[in-house]
Amino acid sequence: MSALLNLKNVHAYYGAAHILHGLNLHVNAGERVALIGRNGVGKTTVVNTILGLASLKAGHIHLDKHEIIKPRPYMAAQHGIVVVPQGRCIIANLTVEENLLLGAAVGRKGPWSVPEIYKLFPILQERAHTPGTALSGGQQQMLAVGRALMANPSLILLDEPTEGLAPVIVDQLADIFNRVADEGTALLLIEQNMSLVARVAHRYLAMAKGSVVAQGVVSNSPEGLKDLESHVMV
Ligand SMILES: Nc1ncnc2c1ncn2[C@@H]1O[C@H](COP(=O)(O)OP(=O)(O)OP(=O)(O)O)[C@@H](O)[C@H]1O
Repeated sequence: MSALLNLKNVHAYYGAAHILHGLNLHVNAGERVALIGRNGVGKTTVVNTILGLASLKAGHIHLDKHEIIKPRPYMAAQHGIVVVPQGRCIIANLTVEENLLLGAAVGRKGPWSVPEIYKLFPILQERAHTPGTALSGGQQQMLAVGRALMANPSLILLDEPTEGLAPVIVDQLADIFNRVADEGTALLLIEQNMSLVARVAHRYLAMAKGSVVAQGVVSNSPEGLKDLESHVMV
């Protein structure tokens, strides 16, 4: 099977700071993969390298079979890979609906449209004409996920989507991620909440010091959770 996303021996930098050290990672169609690791190991830098926001100095990045020599922010979406960024990046002076429509700008055909997003997140319909940043944190995260779906992606990269959210919202988001994955969209979930990882992901990759140092199958058993926790504990 060919991967939707494939990083081979990637070295990436911010200026002179060498952050990713020979990182290997792939996500196949329909897979649910978690990328875990302690703060500062380089998880967000993986996303930033794919988007061209950290500089790729060696190695190879393939997006849906196409090698990307010089990554740029718009390229991933053109290949069906969309990012839900850490901090959500909701545009303050656009309404909820306008934020959603931004996600469709890439023009990919597929099942997701504004009415479908409103079925998934009824609260977004209720607040359709409210400025995006007037929503609560949980609602803004729903908007960020909805905006990503509007691009009709084959893979969504979720960077710490539940950071700072109440447990009840985390539960709702876990259900949504599972529904989206059940419909065939692959997920790469960067997350610090291992019980969420265990509920959503089937495979995990653990990072330390800028590379993947362990990987395995996710198990929701107490032993499985302990194994996951061992990769994020300080
Ligand atoms: N723009 C930047 N310029 C220079 N160094 C940076 C920049 N962004 C991040 N770093 C550094 O790169 C390293 C990896 O950061 P990164 O954000 O990728 O880690 P992370 O695993 O996502 O951590 P967290 O869970 O805290 O988000 C850290 O040492 C961080 O301080």
